Amino acid sequence: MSLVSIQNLTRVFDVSKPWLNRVIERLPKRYLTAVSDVSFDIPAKTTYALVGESGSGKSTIGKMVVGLLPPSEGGVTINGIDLAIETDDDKIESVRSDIQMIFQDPYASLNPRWRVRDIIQEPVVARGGKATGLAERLLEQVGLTASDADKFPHEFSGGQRQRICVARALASEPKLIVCDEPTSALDVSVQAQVLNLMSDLKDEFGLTYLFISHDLTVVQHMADRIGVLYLGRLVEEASPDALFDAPQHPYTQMLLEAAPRMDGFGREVEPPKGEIPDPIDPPSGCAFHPRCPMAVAKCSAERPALKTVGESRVACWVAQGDT
Ligand SMILES: Nc1ncnc2c1ncn2[C@@H]1O[C@H](COP(=O)(O)OP(=O)(O)OP(=O)(O)O)[C@@H](O)[C@H]1O
Repeated sequence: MSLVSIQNLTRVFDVSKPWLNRVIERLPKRYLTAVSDVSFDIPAKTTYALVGESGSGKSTIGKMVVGLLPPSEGGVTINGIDLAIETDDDKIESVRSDIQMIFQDPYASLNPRWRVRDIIQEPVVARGGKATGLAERLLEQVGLTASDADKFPHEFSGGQRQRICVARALASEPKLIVCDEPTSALDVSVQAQVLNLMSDLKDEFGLTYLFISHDLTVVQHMADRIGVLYLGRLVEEASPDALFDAPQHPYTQMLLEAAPRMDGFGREVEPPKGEIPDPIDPPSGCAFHPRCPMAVAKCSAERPALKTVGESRVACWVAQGDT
C-alpha cells in the first residue's frame, strides 16, 4: 500500500463577493475550481514532485494532503486513513504526527521571538514528549551547530533558516513531509545546498516527500516521479528520466523549453509563453488548447483523460494519437 493515496481530489472555492450578493439579489455565485479530479499515489520513502505554473493548484493540493483544507470531492488517505472523514481521535492524531510541512518562506515561518531550541522542540513538547537535547542533535543533522539552539531566527541567513525549518519538521519523526517551494525564496547558490540536505535526510530518516515546485529543473534530481499540473488538472505524470528525455504533453515541453537544460539547480527560469486562462471560466475541452501549438479541433471540444503513452501517463489527444 502506498503511504499517500490521492483519489479524484477536487477543491472548489466560492469566490462570490458576499457584500455584492447582499446588494444585488440573486446574483449568480462564482466558483473557482483550483484542483480537479487529481489522482496519484506516493509509495513510502519516495519523492513525488508536483510541478506547474503559479495558480495551477499545487499549494491547494499540498494543504489538502496535510489536512489544512478539506477536499470538495475525492480524498487523501495516509496509511489508509482519510483525515477528512476519520472520526477516531487517536487515529487522527497518529496521522497528524506523521505529517509535516515546510513552506517557501523561512522568514515568515519561524517565530522571531522564540529561541531556535524552542522552535525546533515545540511540536514534540506540544504533544507532551521529551525534548532534552533534541534541538541540538537535529541542528547538527541539518548542518548547523548545537550552540545555535540558543540563538534567535534573525541571527541566521535565509538558507540557515530553512535548515532550522527542516530541523523543526524532523523533530516529530514524521513519515511524510510536504515541501511547498522550500527553496524558491533562497539565493541560487544556497538552493542546491538545501536540496542536497533534504535528499540526504530522506535516505537517513526514510522520509517520503511531496515536493511542490514551479521549476522542473529543481525537482529533476530529487523526484522519483513528477506530476505536471495545468489549471488544477494533472496533464502528465512520469519518472524524471522519461519526462526530461521524452516529454509527451505540449505543456511539459513548453515548461522544459522555458528552463535551461544544464545540470544543477535554481537558475533563472523564463516563464512559459502565453497567458494562464481564468480558472473561474476555464477553456472548453483541454484547458491548455488556447496556448497549445499542436491543438486540433478535438482539443477544444473534448477533454482528454490521462492515458499511458510510452513511459508517461499523459492527457493529450495529440500525444495519444487520437485526433
Ligand atoms: N482560499 C482561496 N480562495 C479562493 N481562491 C483560491 C484560494 N486558494 C487558492 N485559490 C485559487 O486557486 C488557484 C490555485 O491556487 P494555488 O495556490 O493552489 O496554486 P499554486 O500552483 O500553488 O500557485 P503558486 O505557485 O502561485 O502558489 C488559484 O487560481 C488561486 O487564486
